[in-house]
Amino acid sequence: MRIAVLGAGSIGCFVGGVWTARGCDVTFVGRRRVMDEVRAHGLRLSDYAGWSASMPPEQARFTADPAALAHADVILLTVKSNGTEAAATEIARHAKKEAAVVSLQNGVGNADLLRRLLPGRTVLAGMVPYNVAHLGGGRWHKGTAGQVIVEEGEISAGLKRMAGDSPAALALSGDMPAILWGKLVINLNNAVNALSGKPLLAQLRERGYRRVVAAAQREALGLLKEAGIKPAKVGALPSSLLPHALAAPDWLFNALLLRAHKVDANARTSMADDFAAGRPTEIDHLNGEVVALAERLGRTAPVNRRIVALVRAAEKGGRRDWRADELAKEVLG
Ligand SMILES: NC(=O)C1=CN([C@@H]2O[C@H](COP(=O)(O)OP(=O)(O)OC[C@H]3O[C@@H](n4cnc5c(N)ncnc54)[C@H](OP(=O)(O)O)[C@@H]3O)[C@@H](O)[C@H]2O)C=CC1
Ligand SMILES: CC(C)(CO)C(=O)C(=O)O
Repeated sequence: MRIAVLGAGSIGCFVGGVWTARGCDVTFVGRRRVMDEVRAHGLRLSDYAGWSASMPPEQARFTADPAALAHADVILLTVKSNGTEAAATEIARHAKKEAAVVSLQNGVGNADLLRRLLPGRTVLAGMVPYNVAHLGGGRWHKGTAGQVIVEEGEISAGLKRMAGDSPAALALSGDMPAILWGKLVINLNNAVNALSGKPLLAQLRERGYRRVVAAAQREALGLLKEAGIKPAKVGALPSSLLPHALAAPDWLFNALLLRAHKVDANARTSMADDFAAGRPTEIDHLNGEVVALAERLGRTAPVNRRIVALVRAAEKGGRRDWRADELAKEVLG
């Protein structure tokens, strides 16, 4: 099976890189700056458990030319959600009709959008539960535990066999909407992490930040219940318990829950990466989805709406260094 990673950044270079290290046929399609880095240093991958693999530049086939999609049987789509439409245009233009697309993106709507934009093509939803940090010099590091989950089917079964028990192993699911909503509830931490300006571990250690996330999750869970959507358990705890766990006192949360999740010091959320790179964030596809769900139900989502506003302000140069007490006051009053 020939794989192309479209949008090779943190997730694409890690997942595609691990599969390359296993001898799979992977071509990376991405931006010139990432291509220059990989062509200079190769790929140097590692994870929180001490696993590592290095590939010289000639083993990591990287191009900035989307025409390379023509050879792929499967395209792993790893652009941010804002880039899905443009990526679909490139897939339609260059890829074979039979080439399947697997979305490894956060948010609940990417696979459906791809199905609308690429009629007749097999599109599978996927979900990455772990953090990948780009450390520079061709290094990408998986900083938290977990397995990628992909919609079940013949193609994903083949990918699962190919990925084996590697750090980029796959599990399959027959209920991806529940998985994607379960992940979105967890991703409500992304905005708080980005607004804190702190690494994930340091941010999660402070109850003030966790209270804001817990409030955003409680609001989302209430709306999901009303909409008849049951989010799946994606991390260590069922979605319904997450706000309770996050609101726990520091001594309990830090000693038990944070340690069990194996978050390492390098990890930060993909939204913090967007702030650091000066790019627009995925806020409309995360907290913004909760606001949109509230509107569909004729309700309001004041906590998530406020967080969306703060992220939009930060994207335009506003504050990205909120202290926990300041953020809690600003969002929760
Ligand atoms: N990073 C993480 O730890 C996690 C990320 N995710 C999710 O995974 C998805 C990917 O995130 P991540 O890997 O962090 O993102 P990155 O920004 O690191 O990587 C995406 C790359 O794709 C490039 N790109 C965008 N459009 C195209 C295109 N049409 N052709 C070629 N290259 C393109 C981007 O360039 P440019 O910036 O110039 O647009 C960027 O270099 C997101 O939905 C994210 O939320 C999920 C779990 C964890
Ligand atoms: C893994 C997690 C939840 C946090 O890093 C994430 O999805 C992200 O950064 O977007």
